Amino acid sequence: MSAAGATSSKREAENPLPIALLPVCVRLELCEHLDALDVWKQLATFVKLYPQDVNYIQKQLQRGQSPANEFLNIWGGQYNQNMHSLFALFHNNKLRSAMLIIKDYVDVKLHKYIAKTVDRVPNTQEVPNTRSNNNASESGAIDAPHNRNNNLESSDDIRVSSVQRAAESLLQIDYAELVAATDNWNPENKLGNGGFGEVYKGEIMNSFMAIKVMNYVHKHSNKTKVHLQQSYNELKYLNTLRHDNILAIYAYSINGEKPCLVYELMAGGSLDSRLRAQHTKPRRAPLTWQQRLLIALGTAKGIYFLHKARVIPLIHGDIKPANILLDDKEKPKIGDFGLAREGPKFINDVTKVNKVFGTRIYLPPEFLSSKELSTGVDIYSFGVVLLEMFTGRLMAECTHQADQQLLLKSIKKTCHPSENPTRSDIFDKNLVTPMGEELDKCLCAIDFGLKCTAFNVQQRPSMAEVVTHFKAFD
Ligand SMILES: Nc1ncnc2c1ncn2[C@@H]1O[C@H](COP(=O)(O)OP(=O)(O)OP(=O)(O)O)[C@@H](O)[C@H]1O
Repeated sequence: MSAAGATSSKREAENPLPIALLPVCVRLELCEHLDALDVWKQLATFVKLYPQDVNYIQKQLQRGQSPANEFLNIWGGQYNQNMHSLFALFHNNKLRSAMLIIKDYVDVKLHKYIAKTVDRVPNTQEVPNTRSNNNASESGAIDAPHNRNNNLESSDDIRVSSVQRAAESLLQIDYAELVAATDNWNPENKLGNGGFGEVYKGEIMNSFMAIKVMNYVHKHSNKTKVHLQQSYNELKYLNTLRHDNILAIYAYSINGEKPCLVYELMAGGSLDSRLRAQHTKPRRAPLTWQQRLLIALGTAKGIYFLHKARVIPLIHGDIKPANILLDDKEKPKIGDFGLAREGPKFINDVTKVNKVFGTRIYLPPEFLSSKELSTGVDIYSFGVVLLEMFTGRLMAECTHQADQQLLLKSIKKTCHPSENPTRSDIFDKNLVTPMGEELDKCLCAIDFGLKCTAFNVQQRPSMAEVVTHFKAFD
């Protein structure tokens, strides 16, 4: 605890601090965190705010204000609550990170409750180990990170039972039901092909869902172990992470010919396919600037959630347009947690891994050359996605790694205001150049694309900073 915190805690023992006196910088950090988790309604319900107060917060939210800040104004104002009651509220709602943010402003005697609080998102101890090269991508294999906090399960150890354990709280579906749901895997219901199998659309219990069928090769083959490791990761993380911008997993099936995972259906397809809509059949209208701005905001919120919702930041490790799926209203959700892993204990720390993993063009220099893993990896990947989304110049359209590197270099050069002061020619040519307020927002997205892809990890913004700036896109 800081010296300032120690003094204030002593004072607060007898006389808790009113919420309104929380220092502005701490309040900002707290609101950013609560807004990214989108928990204001849950808190308002828990403390039984009057409906007119809830409506007021809702209206302020629609005007672009922070709902968490409005909640603190009301609960700390009309309802006369103090920092101790706020701390207790976070404890009751399992908001451990929020408790940590305000811990210096409550009595030290209350700190023991932080240790007793189970995170809203369970903080699992095991960390996935590896995803070997698959036939489809440039993804490299990884070994265990040198991180003593991580209890690793190597790919040799991974068993069907581990996958089953991770799936315990998920609905188990009969394979026959999936066969019926997809009209016996009718090709017309096929949504796409991945490195490990096909994805089909199917109707289960009156709702359309996406069903991933895993192609088992041989029981003891390396490929099968990689499949299992991937499924284990998907189940372990997607099953425990609940956020508007994270793909939901609903069920699994292991009693049939092939193991299957059932996800929410993302009718808009992958961002990758939507950015290439002009070249695919049937041709689709390109995503508008406003849609791209909202996709940038939603994706940023999802990554922020991964970095901040758990005590140990979770690093996705493979942020790219193919892993950002869009629903029927183009809301983005991050999927494919096959490479996700817990990072260093603290958000700004670094841990070393034995081997590089992920898709090379989306990976930052310190990870590629020194194998330094941090949240900066996802931030860099997100920066590349931003540059692709707004310039329309796509990495997936280059077949060779060297060409991709040249393309990224050229995009960064043409987008940099010092190289190209007018920047009028940088935007995706498939759309009319943005104008007025929209132009400012698109330039802001491009500027963050440049900042996030800074060579030096220290110079990249945090996802909290990105989300704060991108809120204006809504
Ligand atoms: N939940 C979903 N809803 C709708 N379509 C989906 C869904 N999940 C996947 N798809 C479609 O299926 C395709 C294959 O997805 P999958 O996750 O298996 O592979 P991938 O991420 O493209 O490849 P890899 O697994 O090798 O990284 C995607 O490109 C997408 O078009």
